[in-house]
Amino acid sequence: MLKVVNIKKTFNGTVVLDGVNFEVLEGDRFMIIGRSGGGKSVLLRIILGLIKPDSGEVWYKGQNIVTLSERKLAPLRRDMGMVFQNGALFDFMTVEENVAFALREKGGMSEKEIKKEVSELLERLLLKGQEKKMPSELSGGMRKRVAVARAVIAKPKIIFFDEPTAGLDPIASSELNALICSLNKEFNVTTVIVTHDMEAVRQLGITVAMLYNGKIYRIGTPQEFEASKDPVIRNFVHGIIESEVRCN
Ligand SMILES: Nc1ncnc2c1ncn2[C@@H]1O[C@H](COP(=O)(O)OP(=O)(O)OP(=O)(O)O)[C@@H](O)[C@H]1O
Repeated sequence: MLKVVNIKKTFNGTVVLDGVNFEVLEGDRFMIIGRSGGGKSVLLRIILGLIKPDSGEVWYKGQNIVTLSERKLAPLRRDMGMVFQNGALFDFMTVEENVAFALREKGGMSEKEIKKEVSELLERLLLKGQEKKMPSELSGGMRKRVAVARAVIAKPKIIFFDEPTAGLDPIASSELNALICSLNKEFNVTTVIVTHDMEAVRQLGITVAMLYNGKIYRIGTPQEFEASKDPVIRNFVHGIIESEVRCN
Protein backbone atom coordinates (compact mmCIF):
# COMPACT_ATOMS: atom_id res chain seq x y z
CA MET A 1 0.00 0.00 0.00
CA LEU A 2 2.84 2.37 0.90
CA LYS A 3 6.48 1.88 0.03
CA VAL A 4 9.34 3.99 1.35
CA VAL A 5 12.57 3.64 -0.62
CA ASN A 6 15.97 4.87 0.52
CA ILE A 7 14.81 8.13 2.09
CA LYS A 8 17.64 10.47 3.13
CA LYS A 9 17.33 13.80 4.94
CA THR A 10 19.98 16.08 6.39
CA PHE A 11 19.35 19.29 8.37
CA ASN A 12 22.23 21.79 8.56
CA GLY A 13 24.83 19.08 8.02
CA THR A 14 23.26 16.64 10.52
CA VAL A 15 22.09 13.39 8.95
CA VAL A 16 18.63 12.57 10.35
CA LEU A 17 17.51 9.90 7.86
CA ASP A 18 20.22 7.87 6.16
CA GLY A 19 18.43 5.54 3.73
CA VAL A 20 15.10 4.44 5.19
CA ASN A 21 13.30 1.51 3.55
CA PHE A 22 10.05 -0.24 4.46
CA GLU A 23 6.68 -1.26 3.09
CA VAL A 24 3.26 -0.98 4.78
CA LEU A 25 0.68 -3.56 3.71
CA GLU A 26 -3.04 -2.86 3.52
CA GLY A 27 -4.82 -3.30 6.87
CA ASP A 28 -1.57 -3.24 8.88
CA ARG A 29 -1.04 -1.45 12.18
CA PHE A 30 2.54 -0.44 11.46
CA MET A 31 4.44 0.97 14.43
CA ILE A 32 7.59 3.05 13.90
CA ILE A 33 9.61 3.16 17.10
CA GLY A 34 12.90 4.83 18.00
CA ARG A 35 14.61 7.25 20.34
CA SER A 36 13.46 10.85 20.76
CA GLY A 37 15.01 13.03 18.10
CA GLY A 38 15.65 9.99 15.91
CA GLY A 39 13.75 11.38 12.94
CA LYS A 40 10.37 9.66 13.27
CA SER A 41 8.31 12.84 12.85
CA VAL A 42 10.49 14.00 9.97
CA LEU A 43 9.88 10.64 8.28
CA LEU A 44 6.10 10.99 8.70
CA ARG A 45 6.15 14.49 7.23
CA ILE A 46 8.14 13.25 4.24
CA ILE A 47 5.65 10.42 3.66
CA LEU A 48 2.78 12.92 3.74
CA GLY A 49 4.60 15.17 1.28
CA LEU A 50 4.83 18.01 3.83
CA ILE A 51 8.61 18.17 3.51
CA LYS A 52 10.90 16.97 0.73
CA PRO A 53 13.69 14.48 1.40
CA ASP A 54 17.17 15.02 -0.05
CA SER A 55 16.70 11.77 -1.95
CA GLY A 56 14.54 8.65 -2.01
CA GLU A 57 10.99 7.74 -2.97
CA VAL A 58 7.60 7.32 -1.29
CA TRP A 59 5.23 5.22 -3.40
CA TYR A 60 1.48 5.36 -2.87
CA LYS A 61 -1.08 4.26 -5.47
CA GLY A 62 1.61 3.99 -8.12
CA GLN A 63 2.81 7.56 -7.62
CA ASN A 64 5.98 8.85 -6.03
CA ILE A 65 4.78 11.44 -3.49
CA VAL A 66 8.23 13.03 -3.32
CA THR A 67 8.06 14.30 -6.88
CA LEU A 68 4.43 15.46 -6.91
CA SER A 69 3.36 19.09 -6.97
CA GLU A 70 0.89 20.32 -4.31
CA ARG A 71 -1.86 20.16 -6.92
CA LYS A 72 -1.18 16.49 -7.71
CA LEU A 73 -0.75 15.67 -4.01
CA ALA A 74 -4.20 16.98 -3.10
CA PRO A 75 -6.23 13.94 -4.29
CA LEU A 76 -3.79 11.52 -2.61
CA ARG A 77 -4.00 13.50 0.64
CA ARG A 78 -7.75 12.93 0.69
CA ASP A 79 -6.94 9.24 1.23
CA MET A 80 -4.64 10.10 4.12
CA GLY A 81 -5.56 11.10 7.65
CA MET A 82 -3.04 12.57 10.07
CA VAL A 83 -3.20 13.01 13.82
CA PHE A 84 -0.38 15.34 14.79
CA GLN A 85 1.44 15.13 18.13
CA ASN A 86 -0.22 18.22 19.60
CA GLY A 87 -3.64 17.47 18.09
CA ALA A 88 -3.40 20.57 15.89
CA LEU A 89 -7.06 21.53 16.37
CA PHE A 90 -8.40 24.87 15.18
CA ASP A 91 -8.56 26.82 18.47
CA PHE A 92 -11.20 29.20 17.13
CA MET A 93 -13.66 26.43 16.24
CA THR A 94 -15.86 24.33 18.51
CA VAL A 95 -15.37 20.57 18.75
CA GLU A 96 -18.26 20.05 16.35
CA GLU A 97 -16.87 22.55 13.82
CA ASN A 98 -13.38 21.02 14.04
CA VAL A 99 -14.73 17.55 13.27
CA ALA A 100 -17.09 18.75 10.51
CA PHE A 101 -14.30 20.69 8.80
CA ALA A 102 -13.12 17.94 6.43
CA LEU A 103 -16.68 17.10 5.35
CA ARG A 104 -17.47 20.74 4.62
CA GLU A 105 -14.21 21.06 2.63
CA LYS A 106 -15.06 17.95 0.62
CA GLY A 107 -18.53 19.23 -0.21
CA GLY A 108 -21.49 17.27 -1.55
CA MET A 109 -23.27 16.80 1.79
CA SER A 110 -26.14 18.75 3.31
CA GLU A 111 -25.70 20.43 6.70
CA LYS A 112 -28.16 17.94 8.14
CA GLU A 113 -26.11 14.97 6.90
CA ILE A 114 -22.90 16.54 8.20
CA LYS A 115 -24.42 17.12 11.65
CA LYS A 116 -25.64 13.52 11.80
CA GLU A 117 -22.25 12.03 10.88
CA VAL A 118 -20.38 14.30 13.28
CA SER A 119 -22.76 13.53 16.11
CA GLU A 120 -22.52 9.74 15.56
CA LEU A 121 -18.74 9.82 15.47
CA LEU A 122 -18.49 12.03 18.57
CA GLU A 123 -20.71 9.62 20.43
CA ARG A 124 -18.49 6.69 19.42
CA LEU A 125 -15.44 8.56 20.64
CA LEU A 126 -17.06 9.27 24.03
CA LEU A 127 -17.35 12.97 23.21
CA LYS A 128 -21.10 13.34 23.39
CA GLY A 129 -22.01 16.54 25.21
CA GLN A 130 -18.70 18.22 24.24
CA GLU A 131 -19.91 19.45 20.82
CA LYS A 132 -20.11 23.16 21.67
CA LYS A 133 -16.88 23.34 23.67
CA MET A 134 -13.75 25.07 22.41
CA PRO A 135 -10.51 23.00 22.31
CA SER A 136 -9.10 25.05 25.23
CA GLU A 137 -11.92 23.75 27.45
CA LEU A 138 -11.02 20.07 26.90
CA SER A 139 -8.65 17.71 28.70
CA GLY A 140 -5.59 16.38 26.84
CA GLY A 141 -7.27 13.01 26.27
CA MET A 142 -10.42 14.63 24.89
CA ARG A 143 -8.37 16.85 22.57
CA LYS A 144 -6.64 13.74 21.21
CA ARG A 145 -9.99 12.06 20.60
CA VAL A 146 -11.29 15.16 18.79
CA ALA A 147 -8.13 15.10 16.65
CA VAL A 148 -8.81 11.43 15.85
CA ALA A 149 -12.45 12.23 14.99
CA ARG A 150 -11.32 15.04 12.72
CA ALA A 151 -8.86 12.77 10.93
CA VAL A 152 -11.22 9.79 10.45
CA ILE A 153 -14.47 11.58 9.53
CA ALA A 154 -13.54 11.80 5.87
CA LYS A 155 -12.87 8.01 5.87
CA PRO A 156 -9.20 7.97 4.90
CA LYS A 157 -7.68 4.74 3.59
CA ILE A 158 -4.50 5.22 5.59
CA ILE A 159 -4.09 7.16 8.81
CA PHE A 160 -0.88 8.37 10.44
CA PHE A 161 -0.50 9.05 14.15
CA ASP A 162 2.45 10.94 15.58
CA GLU A 163 2.89 9.86 19.22
CA PRO A 164 -0.84 9.46 19.92
CA THR A 165 -0.40 8.57 23.59
CA ALA A 166 2.19 11.25 24.47
CA GLY A 167 1.07 13.16 27.54
CA LEU A 168 -1.79 10.80 28.42
CA ASP A 169 -2.09 8.75 31.62
CA PRO A 170 -1.97 4.93 31.24
CA ILE A 171 -5.76 4.56 31.28
CA ALA A 172 -6.39 7.33 28.74
CA SER A 173 -3.58 5.83 26.61
CA SER A 174 -5.19 2.39 26.66
CA GLU A 175 -8.59 3.89 25.79
CA LEU A 176 -7.10 5.72 22.83
CA ASN A 177 -5.27 2.57 21.69
CA ALA A 178 -8.53 0.60 21.88
CA LEU A 179 -10.13 3.25 19.70
CA ILE A 180 -7.31 3.14 17.14
CA CYS A 181 -7.63 -0.67 17.12
CA SER A 182 -11.38 -0.58 16.44
CA LEU A 183 -10.99 2.05 13.69
CA ASN A 184 -8.38 -0.12 12.01
CA LYS A 185 -10.52 -3.24 12.22
CA GLU A 186 -14.02 -1.88 11.59
CA PHE A 187 -13.18 0.55 8.80
CA ASN A 188 -10.17 -1.41 7.54
CA VAL A 189 -8.03 1.74 7.80
CA THR A 190 -4.35 1.02 7.41
CA THR A 191 -2.66 2.62 10.39
CA VAL A 192 0.88 3.94 10.78
CA ILE A 193 1.84 4.97 14.29
CA VAL A 194 5.03 6.71 15.35
CA THR A 195 5.71 6.16 19.03
CA HIS A 196 8.24 5.47 21.74
CA ASP A 197 5.53 4.00 23.96
CA MET A 198 6.24 0.26 24.18
CA GLU A 199 2.89 -0.36 25.85
CA ALA A 200 1.18 1.04 22.72
CA VAL A 201 3.34 -1.30 20.62
CA ARG A 202 2.23 -4.29 22.73
CA GLN A 203 -1.44 -3.28 22.56
CA LEU A 204 -1.63 -2.33 18.90
CA GLY A 205 1.32 -3.44 16.81
CA ILE A 206 1.09 -5.93 13.98
CA THR A 207 4.37 -4.86 12.40
CA VAL A 208 7.08 -2.92 14.24
CA ALA A 209 9.94 -1.06 12.56
CA MET A 210 12.74 0.38 14.65
CA LEU A 211 14.46 3.53 13.43
CA TYR A 212 18.04 3.71 14.67
CA ASN A 213 20.93 5.86 13.45
CA GLY A 214 18.84 7.09 10.52
CA LYS A 215 17.99 3.63 9.19
CA ILE A 216 15.40 0.93 9.83
CA TYR A 217 17.39 -1.30 12.15
CA ARG A 218 14.85 -4.13 12.38
CA ILE A 219 11.31 -5.01 11.28
CA GLY A 220 9.38 -7.65 13.20
CA THR A 221 6.38 -8.43 15.37
CA PRO A 222 5.94 -6.96 18.88
CA GLN A 223 6.71 -10.45 20.27
CA GLU A 224 9.98 -10.61 18.32
CA PHE A 225 11.00 -7.22 19.69
CA GLU A 226 10.10 -8.23 23.26
CA ALA A 227 12.13 -11.42 23.02
CA SER A 228 15.10 -9.94 21.14
CA LYS A 229 18.55 -10.37 22.68
CA ASP A 230 20.04 -7.73 20.36
CA PRO A 231 21.40 -5.06 22.76
CA VAL A 232 20.11 -2.11 20.68
CA ILE A 233 16.56 -3.50 20.66
CA ARG A 234 16.69 -4.80 24.23
CA ASN A 235 17.86 -1.46 25.60
CA PHE A 236 15.07 0.39 23.83
CA VAL A 237 12.29 -2.08 24.60
CA HIS A 238 13.19 -2.42 28.27
CA GLY A 239 14.33 1.17 28.78
CA ILE A 240 17.84 0.19 29.82
CA ILE A 241 20.54 2.85 29.93
CA GLU A 242 24.25 2.29 30.39
CA SER A 243 24.44 3.52 33.99
CA GLU A 244 21.26 2.19 35.53
CA VAL A 245 19.28 4.80 37.50
CA ARG A 246 18.80 3.88 41.14
CA CYS A 247 17.50 6.82 43.11
CA ASN A 248 16.04 4.80 45.99
N1 LIG B 1 12.73 21.81 10.18
C1 LIG B 1 13.82 21.38 10.81
N2 LIG B 1 14.97 22.07 10.74
C2 LIG B 1 16.10 21.61 11.34
N3 LIG B 1 16.16 20.46 12.05
C3 LIG B 1 15.05 19.74 12.15
C4 LIG B 1 13.82 20.15 11.53
N4 LIG B 1 12.86 19.22 11.81
C5 LIG B 1 13.47 18.27 12.57
N5 LIG B 1 14.77 18.58 12.76
C6 LIG B 1 15.74 17.77 13.52
O1 LIG B 1 15.64 16.42 13.08
C7 LIG B 1 15.85 15.54 14.17
C8 LIG B 1 14.71 14.54 14.24
O2 LIG B 1 13.52 15.20 14.68
P1 LIG B 1 12.12 14.44 14.81
O3 LIG B 1 11.15 15.44 15.30
O4 LIG B 1 11.82 13.73 13.55
O5 LIG B 1 12.45 13.37 15.94
P2 LIG B 1 11.47 12.30 16.60
O6 LIG B 1 12.12 10.96 16.42
O7 LIG B 1 10.09 12.46 16.08
O8 LIG B 1 11.55 12.73 18.13
P3 LIG B 1 10.42 12.75 19.29
O9 LIG B 1 10.18 11.30 19.59
O10 LIG B 1 11.12 13.44 20.41
O11 LIG B 1 9.24 13.49 18.77
C9 LIG B 1 16.01 16.40 15.41
O12 LIG B 1 17.38 16.52 15.70
C10 LIG B 1 15.42 17.73 15.00
O13 LIG B 1 16.05 18.79 15.67
